[in-house]
Amino acid sequence: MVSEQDWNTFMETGEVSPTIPPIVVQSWNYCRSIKLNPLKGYSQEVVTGKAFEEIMSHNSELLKIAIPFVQRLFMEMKDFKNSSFIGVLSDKDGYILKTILPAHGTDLSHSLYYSEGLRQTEELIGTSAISLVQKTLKPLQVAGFEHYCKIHHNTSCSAAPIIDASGELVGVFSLAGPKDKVNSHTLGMVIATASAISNLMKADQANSTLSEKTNMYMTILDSMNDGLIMLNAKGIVQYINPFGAKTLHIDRRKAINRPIDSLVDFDPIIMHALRSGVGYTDREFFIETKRGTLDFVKTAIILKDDDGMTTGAIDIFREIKRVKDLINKITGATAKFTFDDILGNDSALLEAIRMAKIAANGNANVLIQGESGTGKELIAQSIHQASARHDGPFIAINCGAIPRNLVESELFGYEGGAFTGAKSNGQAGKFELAHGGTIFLDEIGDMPLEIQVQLLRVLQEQRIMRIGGTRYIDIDVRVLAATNKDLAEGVANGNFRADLYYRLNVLPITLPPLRERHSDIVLLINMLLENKCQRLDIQRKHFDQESFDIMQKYTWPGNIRELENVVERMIYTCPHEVITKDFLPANMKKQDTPPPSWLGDNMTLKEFEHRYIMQVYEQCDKNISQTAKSLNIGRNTLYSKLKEVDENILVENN
Ligand SMILES: Nc1ncnc2c1ncn2[C@@H]1O[C@H](COP(=O)(O)OP(=O)(O)OP(=O)(O)O)[C@@H](O)[C@H]1O
Repeated sequence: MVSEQDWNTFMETGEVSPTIPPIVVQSWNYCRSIKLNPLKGYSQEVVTGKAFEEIMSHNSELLKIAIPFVQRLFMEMKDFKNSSFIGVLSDKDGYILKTILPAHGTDLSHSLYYSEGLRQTEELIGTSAISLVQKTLKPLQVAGFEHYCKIHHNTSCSAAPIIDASGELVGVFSLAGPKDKVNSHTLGMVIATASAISNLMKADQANSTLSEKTNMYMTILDSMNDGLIMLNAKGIVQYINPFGAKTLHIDRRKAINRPIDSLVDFDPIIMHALRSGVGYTDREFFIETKRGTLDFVKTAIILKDDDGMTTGAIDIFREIKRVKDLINKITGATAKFTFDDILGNDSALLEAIRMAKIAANGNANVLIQGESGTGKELIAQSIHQASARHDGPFIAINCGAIPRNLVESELFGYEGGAFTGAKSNGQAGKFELAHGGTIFLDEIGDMPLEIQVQLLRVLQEQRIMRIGGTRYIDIDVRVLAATNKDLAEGVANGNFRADLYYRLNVLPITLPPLRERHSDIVLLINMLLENKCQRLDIQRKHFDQESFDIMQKYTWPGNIRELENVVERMIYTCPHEVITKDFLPANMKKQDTPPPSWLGDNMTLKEFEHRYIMQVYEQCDKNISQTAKSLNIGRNTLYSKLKEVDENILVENN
């Protein structure tokens, strides 16, 4: 116990008796070092009005938990009910937030020293239980003359820190009373109370973190575009998200706590997974219901406890239509060209466009014929875009480019494990993916005969069965076919089925080759130059007249695709604004070489040979070795051939 004498000696001389606890000595020395007046009063440190309201609101969490707890303590515990102690709750900065008086009140003059709004720190009021707890974060008691300021010499105070979930000091709880009433039991009560408040705060913080997280997860689940149901081990619905409820026509509010099989009019597949304890991922299911067939891609997650016992299941399902739309979106199964993209004024082309526009207005099958690169796919895309199906997918498939043994599965799909190499989940075919839209069967002439039979059946019945499947899938698909072969000839020699040919050839469209569209060549070249230079953001280039002439005379076996390539290549390879014939591909220039003047209509082969040999002989300056080399014949052969032309020729030369 520190005596008045101890205090006086320290204040006068700075000396301390060995009986004074070290923490008190440390604090006194500090107060002395900052020149704190031990005789000072209080009034100037009290915060009131708005400033105090702000402090209170900063500490609302602490107050919400601590006040009811401390009040109950004072009401229910005999020791406090009838004591002359007051409870003091202060924040981490030492501001007294709340004082709680015993039921019968107290005449303690010291209650003034614990007024709400007063700040207790070592710098302001010297050594005290509250100020030392702030500093040490440890529970402690300061009694009578241990206080640095005289004003506290009649009081004793026990205080303990209130710590939050992150280990930070949030406040101090203390009991203050007359100095002669102090005992270790009081400190024990204070420690127990502060630690109970700390625990409540931690639990409250954990709860609010948990409920924040739960809210976040619920918002995610509620806003998902996939159906999701959570079941307990007995198949009772614990949660169903709005999308799932809508898809299955379930009233979401009434679904909770009811068995899933009482909510739907079909045998819920998830129950099989729940019973077997085995889940699956992205498996396709066709579920027969009273409202029709539901096509789903489903995932089942089985929930298990630490002992491996099934505790529930999560059922996630997505309509196959959405999956297919997504596939089409990602793989770019959409048409981008329209009739506006088709360039040319050639009468045969305009007739083809006229027929295509008629086709776009109906739903009939169309056969588009034309050489490679004449724009068959361009026409097909334009028909789709101008048709009522333009919002649906446009799926193009090149029948000639798929290995023979895969054509069927590509077109019609397969069920899981239907053949070696098949994926275990099965796969939808192009016809299914094209549902609601258009399928473009390019190179139809290359389709194997056995698949032609199946295609004919699909066209007639508008439904498909996957390889290895047992059920028909209705499809609403418009077929546009194209070929660069003469299909009628294919029918005649047995390579193409006549019945399929007539089914497809309801509306025939024939595209003219570019070599027959002389007037369009210049127009196309100019348009392509314009577009490509613009796209590359370079200065517009031009062909000179000579190269134009060569291009117009060229036969364009690759049609417009070849023309596009040539123009693009010229733009890249010719550094000048005007593109001359030097930059044209060699094969085009060769074709441009004029026929020799000596070439006559009724020439015999012998005459042609003589003329040709003479031409090369002249070009090689009558040099025998060079001429023989150019003609790729031996010197002797050349001699005899030249002699045939003129007996004296060599004499003349030698
Ligand atoms: N009339 C046209 N106007 C503008 N561009 C065209 C025209 N016709 C074809 N094209 C272009 O030529 C290229 C080849 O066209 P497309 O692929 O439609 O030909 P295709 O006849 O289907 O060829 P293939 O038989 O080899 O598949 C494409 O880039 C296309 O945009």
